[in-house]
Amino acid sequence: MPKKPIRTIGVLTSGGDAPGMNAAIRAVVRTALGKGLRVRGIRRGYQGLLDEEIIDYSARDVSDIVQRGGTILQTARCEEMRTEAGQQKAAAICKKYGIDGLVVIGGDGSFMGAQKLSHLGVNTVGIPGTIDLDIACTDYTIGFDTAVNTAMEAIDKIRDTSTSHQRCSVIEVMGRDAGYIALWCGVANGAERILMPEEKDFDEKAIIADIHACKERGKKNYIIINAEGIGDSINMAERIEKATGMETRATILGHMQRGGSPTCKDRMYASMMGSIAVDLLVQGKTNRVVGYLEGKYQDFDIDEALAMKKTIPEYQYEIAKELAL
Ligand SMILES: Nc1ncnc2c1ncn2[C@@H]1O[C@H](COP(=O)(O)OP(=O)(O)OP(=O)(O)O)[C@@H](O)[C@H]1O
Ligand SMILES: O=P(O)(O)OC[C@H]1O[C@](O)(CO)[C@@H](O)[C@@H]1O
Ligand SMILES: [Mg+2]
Repeated sequence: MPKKPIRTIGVLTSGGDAPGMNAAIRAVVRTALGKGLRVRGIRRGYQGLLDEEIIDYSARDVSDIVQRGGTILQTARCEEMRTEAGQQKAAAICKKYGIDGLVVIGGDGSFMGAQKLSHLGVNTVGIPGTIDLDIACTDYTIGFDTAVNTAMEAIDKIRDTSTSHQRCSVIEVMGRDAGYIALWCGVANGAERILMPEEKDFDEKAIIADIHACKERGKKNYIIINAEGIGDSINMAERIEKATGMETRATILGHMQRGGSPTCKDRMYASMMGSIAVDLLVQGKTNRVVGYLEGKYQDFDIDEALAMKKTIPEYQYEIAKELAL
């Protein structure tokens, strides 16, 4: 039997918010309306879906948002959605509201929810929206560019005062499971050391020895970019100060990295991905993720996308170390 054409598209944002999510929402809404479809915005991710916080969207409802950080739909982490009962309830609510195509903007966790809904008969397409860049089927995730620029600018400022005082600075950036923000800032800010969750067994004694050596070579400061997944920055700073005699301060950049007006790159990619997601649904596709890989936009089966493994490019890490000499 031929598939029924899509008539109503739902859109939600889920997991940690990311700058550029609004640009993606706007693209979904306007592309769908342009194709004569109805659009329903779902507030607060899967939690809002389960609580039936569902609103109709017109083109004007997404005016003046492309430049704004956060997500106008708001977001949530929803435990109930991880359960089979929650997933069945969510699928039933989609059917109740006539949502036959759903765009999920979020990270890997959010895609697992989308995968479950797809298996329960709701056509779903995921868009990678996470500052963590930790989705294997894409070289780009919405929010990473803004987040890494925000962190870079903050670290430049810390570096100024660190140099003036000839201090060591331990600067903690986001990334519980992924070190991309740490790696990019490490290179862009000229850090002496980058600590990433992918390299859990780093050697603190070697860092301390390196600080001694750097002091002898006349270096005026020592910057350590430490990913949240390693954490413990305040204690680490105390240990380093004690062992090296170099005054050491810790700064945890925290959630400032998730906010702010998206960069041009984030707005552009989010707009493209939002529009492509609607096209895929209209073509009758489901259980897909939009990605940007090898220089072009592509879509992947969610099951395959989730099975793909993303690793920190070794050459990037090696170059980062070389440049820190
Ligand atoms: N295995 C799963 N099955 C169904 N739903 C899931 C599953 N894992 C996660 N989810 C849903 O997706 C939500 C978001 O997931 P998660 O907290 O991992 O964030 P994310 O989408 O990976 O984004 P980020 O890591 O950038 O914050 C969860 O709160 C939950 O509602
Ligand atoms: O504080 P929250 O919102 O629970 O989430 C923090 C996590 O979310 C992320 O910022 C990704 O959105 C991770 O880097 C971080 O570990
Ligand atoms: Mg995630």
